[in-house]
Amino acid sequence: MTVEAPMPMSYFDLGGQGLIGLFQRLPIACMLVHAENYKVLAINEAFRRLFGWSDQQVVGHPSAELSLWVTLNQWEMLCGAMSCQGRLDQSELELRCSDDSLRSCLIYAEPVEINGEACRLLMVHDISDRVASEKALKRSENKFAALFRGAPDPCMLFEKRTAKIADVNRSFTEVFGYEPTEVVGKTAPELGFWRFPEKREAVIAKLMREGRLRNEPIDFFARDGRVLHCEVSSNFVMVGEERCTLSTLKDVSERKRIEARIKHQAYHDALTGLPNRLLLSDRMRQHLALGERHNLTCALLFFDLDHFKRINDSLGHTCGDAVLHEVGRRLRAHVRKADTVARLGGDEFVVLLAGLSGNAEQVAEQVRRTAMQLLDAVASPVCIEGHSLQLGCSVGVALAGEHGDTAEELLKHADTALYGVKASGRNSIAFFEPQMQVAVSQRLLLESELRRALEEQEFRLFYQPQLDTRARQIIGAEALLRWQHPQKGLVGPGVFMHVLEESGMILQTGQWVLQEAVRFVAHLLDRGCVSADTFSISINISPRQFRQRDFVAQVAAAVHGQSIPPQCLKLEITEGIVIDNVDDTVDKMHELRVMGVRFAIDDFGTGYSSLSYLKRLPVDLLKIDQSFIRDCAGEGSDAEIVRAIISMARSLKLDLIAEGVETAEQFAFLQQEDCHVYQGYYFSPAVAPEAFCAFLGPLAASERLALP
Ligand SMILES: Nc1nc2c(ncn2[C@@H]2O[C@@H]3COP(=O)(O)O[C@H]4[C@@H](O)[C@H](n5cnc6c(=O)[nH]c(N)nc65)O[C@@H]4COP(=O)(O)O[C@H]3[C@H]2O)c(=O)[nH]1
Repeated sequence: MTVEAPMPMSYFDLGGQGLIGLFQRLPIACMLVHAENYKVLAINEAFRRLFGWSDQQVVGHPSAELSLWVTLNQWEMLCGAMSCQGRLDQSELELRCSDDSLRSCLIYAEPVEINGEACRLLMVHDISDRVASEKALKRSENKFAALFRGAPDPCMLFEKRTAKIADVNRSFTEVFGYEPTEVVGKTAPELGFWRFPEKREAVIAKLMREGRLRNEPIDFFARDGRVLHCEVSSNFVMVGEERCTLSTLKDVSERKRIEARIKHQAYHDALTGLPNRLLLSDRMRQHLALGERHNLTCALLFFDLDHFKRINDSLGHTCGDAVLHEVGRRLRAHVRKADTVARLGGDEFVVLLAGLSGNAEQVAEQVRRTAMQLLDAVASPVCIEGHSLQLGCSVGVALAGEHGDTAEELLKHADTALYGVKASGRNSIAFFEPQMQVAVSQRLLLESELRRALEEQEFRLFYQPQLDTRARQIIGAEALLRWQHPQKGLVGPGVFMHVLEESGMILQTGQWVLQEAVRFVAHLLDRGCVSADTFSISINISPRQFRQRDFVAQVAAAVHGQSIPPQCLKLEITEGIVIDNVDDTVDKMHELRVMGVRFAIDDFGTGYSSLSYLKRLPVDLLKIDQSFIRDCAGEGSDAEIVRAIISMARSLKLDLIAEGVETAEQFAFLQQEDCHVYQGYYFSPAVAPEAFCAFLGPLAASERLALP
């Protein structure tokens, strides 16, 4: 660009002093150019300030050559417009400053005549700030739109003015099922998707008051009618010129469902779905507090199914579970809505009767009546898996106020009362009495004494002979547990066996019995008292003991440890063990049978199903239960049962022992029915090992056998 000397100010002089002054003072940047040669005639102060160009750099130069233009096109375009229309309506372009920065400008041009010369007055309006903020706005609008559309949670945009839905995002459509066309332009009430529309006003008031909402729990209906639990966050945004409410509706239904399930699990019994101990205690506390205020009282009924263990053992856990389910259902069906039926575990149910009124006698009578109804409800026969079962139950009752003031106390006392019912025969009701506490204490004392007995090795094994009268021989003995109590003397298993089983101590005790019995056989064999071909020791195996994973290994270790022939050991199991888990039982029995150990089914005939599984089991011997032997010589049906068992054993080629033979009549009957192996007081009770050895003496045996 050739730099020429600036044009003399005479141009303006010609126009008069007032014009130049005005030109220079104009607040808008101006440039005066010649209309023909387009040389710059003058620039004003605002121009210099805006672009930083000096008079020397601009004035006198051909306009086209100014560094002001970012491209040559710009000037050519302006020129073209000016020569066409003689003027230039606003044209928006970017112009360069002396420091190389760019400014967004609107340019206008007006023809002016100065000193008779046609000129163009270019006025430049700086709109850089506006353009920058428009750009920023555009950018943020684009960003907002992108965020809105792509947000993972459902979003809605409402016009604040009209409350109409302006837009919804993709996630909204996915979760709520509405297409944008179905909702845009409608208000929320028109859409009818609030589950509780009456809450809407309060929520809007909160939004107005606080300027925003944060995780407000609101339930909506999806398009298909499903209820969606949402957490709504809202705030105000400007979208273009419009003030809007942006709401994010986070669907927390799944989380709520999981939370509800976890809460339900924490407070309910998994099998029956009834409240558990935790929820029961909570409800009791509530009722006790309410009762005080409204002069009402409540009662706690502790239920325990009689002989449930037998059902579980003989028919299996699935059947046991179904029974528990049915009992829970029946109890629930016979109490009022305000009452609570809870299951504490096992076969223990608790009913909380709430809102009772009247004097102490009236309340007690009311509770007794309800308890009787519940007892009857449980007692009506139930058919499960083809088995018709008659259930019985015992109920212990504690009345609030009279028998305790706290949930814990009432529960404890109802449990104690239940213990009282069980101790005095089952299938009835008992209210708590302070002396019942004594029985409970005794049970606890017995358990701790048994633990001590185990440690102090106070258990003994007694042996009851088993005789074959045809072979005139003692063919075995049943090992029976005794407790040599330091003060009470010899105690039989009837007193403590249930405590050993309930407490789990039977596992340790059972293992001791196994080892001790095997040691005794080894001793007898060593001393030549018995022959391995004809003699075996029977031991009772409890269900818990048999179910142990390593039961087979325990037996093997005992047999090998004493090097006895395995056939000298006979394991007595009950039908209950078998039915509880037939596959596991069959597997274990086979493993032991392969080893040489033999099996007897104890108490045969008393279980729920006797025959169906017998063929699958490697059983050697059936023991006819003593309850059938007791009356077998009489007129009743027991004789028929014994005959049936004998003929069945014969057809299945199983050995047979009649257990509990006490009288000559029983003995005669059995002999007549061709049953020749016996165990019973008629021959001998269980005796200490030394006495048994003496009994084995050939003389003693034959004398005894000669008795009948
Ligand atoms: N009325 C009468 N009873 C007779 C007669 N002959 C034998 N008995 C008794 O009948 C029971 C037979 O044992 P069980 O049926 O296996 O019944 C046993 C068995 O189920 C259990 N038991 C005993 N010892 C053990 C053991 O070491 N382990 C396990 N798991 N249970 C045992 O305790 C139950 C009772 O044992 P005991 O009191 O020793 O009672 C024994 C025995 O003394 C008789 O002629 N008349």
